[in-house]
Amino acid sequence: MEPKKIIIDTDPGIDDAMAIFLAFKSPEVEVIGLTTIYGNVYTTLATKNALHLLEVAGRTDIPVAEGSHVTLTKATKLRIADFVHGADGLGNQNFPPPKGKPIEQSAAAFLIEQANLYPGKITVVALGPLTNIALAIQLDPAFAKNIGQIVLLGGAFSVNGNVNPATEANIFGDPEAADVVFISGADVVAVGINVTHQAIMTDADRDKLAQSNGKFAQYLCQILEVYFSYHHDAYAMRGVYLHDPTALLVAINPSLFTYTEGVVRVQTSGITRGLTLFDNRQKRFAEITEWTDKPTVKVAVTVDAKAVVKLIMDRLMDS
Ligand SMILES: O=c1[nH]cnc2c1ncn2[C@@H]1O[C@H](CO)[C@@H](O)[C@H]1O
Repeated sequence: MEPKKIIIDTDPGIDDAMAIFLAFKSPEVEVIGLTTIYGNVYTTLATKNALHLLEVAGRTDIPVAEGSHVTLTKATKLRIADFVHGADGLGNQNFPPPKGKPIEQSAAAFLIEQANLYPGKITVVALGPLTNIALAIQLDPAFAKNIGQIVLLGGAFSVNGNVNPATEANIFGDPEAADVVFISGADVVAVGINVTHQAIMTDADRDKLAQSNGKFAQYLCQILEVYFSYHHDAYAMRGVYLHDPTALLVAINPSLFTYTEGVVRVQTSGITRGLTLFDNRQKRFAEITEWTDKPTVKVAVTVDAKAVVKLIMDRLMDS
């Protein structure tokens, strides 16, 4: 079978690095581009880190298109999670700057171009706030139809968030953009932290990575310390959540998860700004609601966490 063409929209990010490397070790997918976004770092640094990771992987053939520096509503005050990933986004390792440059096209323009080139064939794996995807949807009315699938890491479905009890970091980064994506009519699969919090790399797993000769495993062990110490402080756990690589696995092997389908809206104001609210359709509401007649999306519900962690580990060690 032909590998599935994917574009990874990313804010690298330690778990983004894991996801990007995992993609390179996965014959099921072919990475045709990276697009960058703010989130774990500002967009400029996300672009540098994306180029750096491609150089580490020896995949400088893959184009990087820089994404938006502001939210969909043009807000410039962004929430950057440098306390999770280090000031450089990659565990404070002071890597030399990359030699490569991003392409001229913006992320949104690149997404639109590729979706038009291969209608119905491309999967976007969105690992940060959804600004670039929402821009593509707004700039090209055919994008939602032309893009094959959007697998997004975002939301906290029926559980607390990780920014505050209401909201998960990627949705909080640009709630207006997230709402645009959820009701765009595209084939969307949302993977929230209700699922990714089950996929944990333990201290023992990290030791295994360190002992393997895998190139990616070795690189990741260099950058993982900051991510582990953040989880230790914030969650009192000896391990880290494998958010981004787990979401990527939805594109690689969807049968490791189960899904439900319904309308998701995003709260854009008040103390619950960024909340993702799924209508489980158990009630026929008497009134028309903000969910009525909106397109549905798929939301991941359960995960074979053991298989997910094993697949991520195996592929990263075999590199
Ligand atoms: O405050 C935070 N707590 C936990 N994860 C965070 C936080 N901020 C950003 N991320 C990042 O957002 C995605 C999952 O929500 C992950 O990529 C994680 O690394």
